[in-house]
Parts: sequence; structure tokens; C-alpha cells
Amino acid sequence: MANSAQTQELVYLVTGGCGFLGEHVVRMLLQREPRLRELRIFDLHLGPWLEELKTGPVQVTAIQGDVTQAHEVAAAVAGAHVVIHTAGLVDVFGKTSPETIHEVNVQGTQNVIEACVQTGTRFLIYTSSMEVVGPNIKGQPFYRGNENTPYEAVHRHPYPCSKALAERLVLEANGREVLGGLPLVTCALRPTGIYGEGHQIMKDFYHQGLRLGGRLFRAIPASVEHGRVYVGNVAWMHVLVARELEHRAALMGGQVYFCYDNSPYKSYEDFNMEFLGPCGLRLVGTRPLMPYWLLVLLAALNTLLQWLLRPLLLYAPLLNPYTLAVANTTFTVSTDKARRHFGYEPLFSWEESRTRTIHWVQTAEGSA
Ligand SMILES: NC(=O)C1=CN([C@@H]2O[C@H](COP(=O)(O)OP(=O)(O)OC[C@H]3O[C@@H](n4cnc5c(N)ncnc54)[C@H](O)[C@@H]3O)[C@@H](O)[C@H]2O)C=CC1
Ligand SMILES: CC(C)CCC[C@@H](C)[C@H]1CC[C@H]2[C@@H]3[C@H](O)CC4=CC(=O)CC[C@]4(C)[C@H]3CC[C@]12C
Repeated sequence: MANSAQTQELVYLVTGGCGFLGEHVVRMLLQREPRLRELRIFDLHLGPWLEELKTGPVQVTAIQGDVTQAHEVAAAVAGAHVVIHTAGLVDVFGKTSPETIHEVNVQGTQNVIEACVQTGTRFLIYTSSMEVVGPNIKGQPFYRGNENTPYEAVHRHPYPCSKALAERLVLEANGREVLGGLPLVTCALRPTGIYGEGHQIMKDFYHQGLRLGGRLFRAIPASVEHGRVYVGNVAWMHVLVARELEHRAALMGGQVYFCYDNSPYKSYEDFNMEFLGPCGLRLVGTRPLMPYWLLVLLAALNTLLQWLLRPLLLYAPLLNPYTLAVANTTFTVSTDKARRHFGYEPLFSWEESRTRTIHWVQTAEGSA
């Protein structure tokens, strides 16, 4: 990629660069990739915060575009050395149709791959998800698993199905010849549930707690463990992979890596309380206040209501059979593959990740 570590000669493209993760990747690249000459940010919706980035030494190019439009993607990719493809539809609440989720997540990814091949871009990093593995439809636990842990990865929900298909496309594209004759080098990163500044669901729980008089009610047993990862560390892993992919192409090409850090394993709700507690909320109950069968019933009822109300309004509550199953299934990763392959260490300690997230919840308080 670069002849000298000090020259600014690289062009990067971040798709979905205005999303929750994408913004952190963009900011991290500007802070920690000294060889960057131009940073292209491609997103369906461009954020106003991009303006402040345009005054720095790196040329920041904002491109409003749609990954489902092959020509728009090809135009954005042309001339880029590295593509970080984070754009995607993260919908587990039934807000969008399964067809749209497939179009954006699978066809969009295919468009990114073809654009790399046609224009000669050699390095592609794909933001996949733990959901590619599980939890599966049987709700089997994945306990301290790594990239090689056997697990029956069977899905029905459109989101994990689309991420699994897209990940496979990216991995299969590794080694394809790009314009100019050199091979494409790809890899996929699989974050677990991401938290940190900009995490919309965390904000939703916070506002729900405020509405309930500073309380949240435990729904899931504390014994169900989730592995979560701080957004700054996910962004850092993307930046490191992008940096190392050329020099370690034989080792890293076609590989998947879970995104992990030192955040503690806890239930989804107990983990959220690490941030919402210091913001004044309380989680009521040491055990779930409702029996599980009732939650299952409510989740099914929500699905029915969503379907009935669809012609009139969009009803998309947090609780549905899929989110309940994910929330109620242990899924924790324990791996050092990223450390072994490209020297990844979390950039932010758990204490720092926690402090930053608490600060964000407190300051974002007014913006529901
Ligand atoms: N949030 C999480 O806990 C996790 C997210 N991921 C993956 O990380 C990636 C980023 O997710 P988040 O930042 O959480 O989501 P997000 O919704 O905040 O960001 C996605 C971005 O993609 C853009 N986008 C959507 N459709 C597009 C299209 N057709 N063309 C161009 N841009 C489009 C959106 O405008 C948005 O800015 C996704 O691929 C997601 O599957 C993986 C694991 C966990
Ligand atoms: C009221 C319910 C009982 C609790 C609802 C919590 C759920 C909304 C969330 C519990 C687990 C979350 C998912 C998990 O963190 C893994 C994910 C990975 C992704 O790639 C996308 C997001 C998500 C599916 C995430 C979505 C919200 C939960 C289901």
C-alpha cells in the first residue's frame, strides 16, 4: 500500500460512515492512520458533523449514495486503496421488509465487491456480526466461543440471514483478480453487541427508564450472559485490519475475526445498568418480574399487532420473538485470533469505555 510510513498517499472509503459504528471508524482513521490522503465517506444519509472534519490535513469527501446502486458504489470506490464496508440495515424489529434487508445487506455487499474488482481496489474489510453465528433458532448457548467453536448456525430472521450471506460473499471474493491483475484481499469482522457513544438502543432504554420514574424492570435472568464490545475498540480493530491486510495478506485474507475487548460478560440488562445506573436508573428485581412464558406470549402478540397495524402505522417495539430469543440466550466470545494475526489489543480499557459511555448517556440526555 505505502512505500513510506510517513507519506500521505492512501485513499480509504468507509461505507455507512455516518452510522453508529461508521462515525467511530471515520474519526479513528483520521486520528490513527497517518498515511491517509483522502477519506471518502459514503452513506445514504450524511451527517452535519462531517463539515467539521473538512478543515483537517486529510481530504474528507462526503458521498451521498446507496449501496444498492452499483454505479454509485463503483464511482465511490474508484481509486480507493482500501474499502471498509460497514453500511447495512440493522433491523431486528421489523421496521423494514425482509426484501429490503436482503437488498441492502447482501446485494449492497455484492456491489461493493464488484466495484473493487472492476476498479482495482485490493483491500476490503467487511463489518459482519456475531449474528452470523448465533444465537441460532434453537437458542443454544455459545459460551466463551472462538472462531473455530462448532455451533449450529441456523437462522430464520432476515437480519442474521443477510449478514451470513454477505459475509460468505466477502470471504469467497478473497483472491479474485481485480483490475490490474492483482488479487483482492478480504476479511470479515464479527462484532458482538456494540455499545458506546451513539448507541440508539441504550438511549431508548434510558428514556424508557426515565418515563418509568427512574426504574427498569428485569425481564431476563441475570445468569444469561452476553459478550459486548465497546464501539471505539471495534473501530480500532477495523483500522488495524486495514493497515495490516497488505503485509499479512496470506494469513489474514479470507479470515473472520470476532471483535472483542475486556468488557465484562453480563446479562444484557445488567450490562446496560453499568451505564444507566450512574445516570440515575435502577433495575428492579433480582429475578425477572414476569414469567418467561408471558414474555413469549407478549412477544408473539407484538408480532400479531405489527402485522395488523401495518396498513395504518409502523408498530416496531423492542420485544418480539427474535429479540427475546437473542436477549435470553448466552452468547459470549473468548478468542485471541485478532491479537495473534495482526497484533490487536483493545485501545480503550473497560473503565475508559464505561466512563465514555456514561458521559455520553448523561450529555445526550435531552435528545430522545
Ligand atoms: N450495532 C451492533 O450492535 C452491531 C452492528 N453490526 C454491523 O455493523 C454495521 C454498522 O452497524 P451500526 O453502526 O450499528 O448501524 P447504523 O444503522 O447506525 O449504521 C449503518 C449505516 O449504514 C447506512 N446505510 C444503510 N443503508 C444504506 C444504503 N442502502 N446505502 C448506503 N448506506 C446505507 C445508514 O445510513 C447508516 O449510517 C452493520 O453492518 C451492522 O450489521 C455488527 C454487530 C453488532
Ligand atoms: C425487552 C427485551 C426482553 C430485551 C430487548 C433487548 C434486545 C432489543 C437486544 C438484546 C440483544 C440485542 C442484539 C445483540 O446485541 C446482537 C446484535 C448484533 C447485531 O449485529 C445487530 C444488533 C443485535 C441483533 C442486537 C439487537 C438488540 C438486542 C436484540
